[in-house]
Amino acid sequence: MNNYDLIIRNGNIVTADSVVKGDIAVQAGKIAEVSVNKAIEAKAEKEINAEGLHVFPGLIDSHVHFNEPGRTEWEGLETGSRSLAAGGVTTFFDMPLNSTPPTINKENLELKRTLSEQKSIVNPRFWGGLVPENIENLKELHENGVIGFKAFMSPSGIADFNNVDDETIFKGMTEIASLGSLLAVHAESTVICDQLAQKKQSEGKTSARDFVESRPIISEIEAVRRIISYAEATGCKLHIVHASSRKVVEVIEEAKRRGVDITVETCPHYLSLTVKDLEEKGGIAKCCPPLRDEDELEDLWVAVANGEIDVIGSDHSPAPASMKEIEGNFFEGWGGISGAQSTLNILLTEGYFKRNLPLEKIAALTAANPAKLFGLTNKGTIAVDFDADLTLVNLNESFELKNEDLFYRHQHSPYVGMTFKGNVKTTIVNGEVVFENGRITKELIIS
Ligand SMILES: NC(=O)N[C@H]1NC(=O)NC1=O
Ligand SMILES: [Zn+2]
Ligand SMILES: [Zn+2]
Repeated sequence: MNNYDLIIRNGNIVTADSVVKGDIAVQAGKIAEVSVNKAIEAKAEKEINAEGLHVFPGLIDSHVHFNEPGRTEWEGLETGSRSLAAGGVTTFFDMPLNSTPPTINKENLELKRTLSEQKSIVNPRFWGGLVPENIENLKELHENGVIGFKAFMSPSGIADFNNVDDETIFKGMTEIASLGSLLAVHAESTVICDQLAQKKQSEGKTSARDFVESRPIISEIEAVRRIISYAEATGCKLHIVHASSRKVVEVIEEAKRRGVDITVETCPHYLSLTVKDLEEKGGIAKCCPPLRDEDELEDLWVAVANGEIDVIGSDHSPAPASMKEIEGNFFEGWGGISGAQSTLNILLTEGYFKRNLPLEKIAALTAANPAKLFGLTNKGTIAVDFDADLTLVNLNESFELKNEDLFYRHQHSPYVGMTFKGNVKTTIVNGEVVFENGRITKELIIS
């Protein structure tokens, strides 16, 4: 009889295809056996009774900014990865910016990889940057294992990560296409946003609503249309991050129908917060593109339900509380939301419980789709030979999120004060329990 490292018994096993009751056996970090409606007879070193719990494939957050190296006073790989573990996320893709140096060449990538091996308690992967200065470095980044490339069409807010001009877009996308990689894009129009922001500020209009109106949905649409044209001209595979409105998604849908190789992400904040929250909560809820109105939020849920959204990533872009202060002028203060710990909570509470979003869809959006899209062939589902990245959730447990529950370097988030239904109980990374009952259980090599 087999003797496994770990058996998780009697859980409701959630994948993109089904929810079934069964046992999962883990050996050497991999799923060794999945038995549906029948107990695994073997024994294990460690057994977890998952009766009454749901077992999800560990979430893959394809969009976080962990700021290390170089800006660790904002966040770090240790605090960032601990917050992910607490939220049921077992793999992250770190964006190339907000760390210094940014991930725009091989040396900087290696630096980040080394630090992650020492400090992260979940699986790290990395985006490379596309900036006007680094076309010649794209190949080495690709050869050293970046997920893909990320570019900003409008200023990034970070001095050492410049946004791309049309020439860089064309040259970069041509190169990325020839490498067989893909480009993820922050798509807002610099011209539209800059003009509107200048006008607003010169008129002394600096409210939350003014800030939001200075970055309208049409600015996203304009940038998305333009980058789609470049994708069609170069054959480069495209991924649009953080679409804030279904109107943006519709442009992408239309391109998909034409045969353009394009996918789209939205974020939990566009599915759970509105301009009203920005007005009430202040800078803590400031992000770019900005939060939209209630009708846009509801429409975005329709896009999710219809399968028009490919992945949901947190765009965790943290900063110290002092940088989130706006003192009445919403054009000031850092744009970026701390939220990576709450992605599954939001999708369960606002999606599954409030809007009947099937659990299978949540598993698709947070695990199966990103795994497939970004080539993580051993991740994204619960099946034999896949990595044992698993998240155990009690769907019957509710809790109100408090600042002290957060594992971020800075314990603030616009989600604090919200009541969530569905609580992450245990997170398993490569077969190892890293989070259990509110506590991080994995020791670090260096901390
Ligand atoms: N630099 C950075 O993290 N920017 C992010 N913040 C945000 O709100 N949107 C972004 O793209
Ligand atoms: Zn962005
Ligand atoms: Zn981002």
